[in-house]
Amino acid sequence: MSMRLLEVSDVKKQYGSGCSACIERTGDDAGTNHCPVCDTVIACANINLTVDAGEVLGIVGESGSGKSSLAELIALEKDDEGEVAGDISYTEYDGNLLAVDYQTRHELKNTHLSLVHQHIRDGLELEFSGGGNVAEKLLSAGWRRYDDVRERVRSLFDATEIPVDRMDDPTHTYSGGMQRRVQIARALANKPDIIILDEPTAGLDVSVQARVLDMFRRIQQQNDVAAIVVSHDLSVIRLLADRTAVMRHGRIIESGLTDRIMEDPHHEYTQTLINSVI
Ligand SMILES: Nc1ncnc2c1ncn2[C@@H]1O[C@H](COP(=O)(O)OP(=O)(O)OP(=O)(O)O)[C@@H](O)[C@H]1O
Repeated sequence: MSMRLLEVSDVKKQYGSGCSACIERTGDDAGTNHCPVCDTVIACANINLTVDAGEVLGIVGESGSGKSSLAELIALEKDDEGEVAGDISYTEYDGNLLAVDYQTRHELKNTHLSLVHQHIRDGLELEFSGGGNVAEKLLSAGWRRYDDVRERVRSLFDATEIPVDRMDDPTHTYSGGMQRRVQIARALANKPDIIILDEPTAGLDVSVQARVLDMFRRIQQQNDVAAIVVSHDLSVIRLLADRTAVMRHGRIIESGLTDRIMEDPHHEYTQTLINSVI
């Protein structure tokens, strides 16, 4: 049996002060994530999911359905915006991830839970070299010897199929596909247990998208690293995810094995999503 890495229980994130009607007046049945009484946005609520070692969980849904808000909570990002409730337990930490202190957050993000941001500018310093962006992650985890850092960066460039001879060039001179690969190399640098990929194909040409996804799938399987892949694009989820959760108006409306969801979607919205890509 696989080892459980992460368990998200009854998690909620809202923008606004909230009122007693928020939960009832938002979600799939209500057809909105916006409370009509107090104007609060319930970005996600009643979220329950698990991730086991080595598996890939897909989170799919239209723009605004709450995917990034959920991904950021799991990746310990952006704790300063919105109000959060619920519990996220992680096998390497004794307590609720939603309540970690600054130091622990930093350590967990460096070595255990790695986010690949949707927007390249959020994840990389474009003025730094590509190698420097990856090395920075190693230095934050305590790597000190120059030769060791260079060697590790070189092997990560190799693994993510970035030309090693571009290692010292500024990242803004890289193509979009190469920048996405640098983000992935950086995310893998300290051998995390879980990588969270937020819209991995955003801003890439279709042919580049396919190559980046293939590369990620190969690396994910070789390293046996678990992943949460967030996308509005069902074909990305179909390619990468073992299990899938479908989000709408801030709620998970359907979840299960990706093959089952593709072949026998239960929720009307999931059926529409699938029909739109066939
Ligand atoms: N800082 C904020 N203040 C107020 N509302 C916000 C804020 N950030 C996000 N929201 C709202 O929360 C809801 C969920 O947003 P989120 O970005 O998580 O959705 P998403 O599914 O990831 O969409 P996208 O794919 O477009 O990023 C949306 O209604 C969004 O407008």
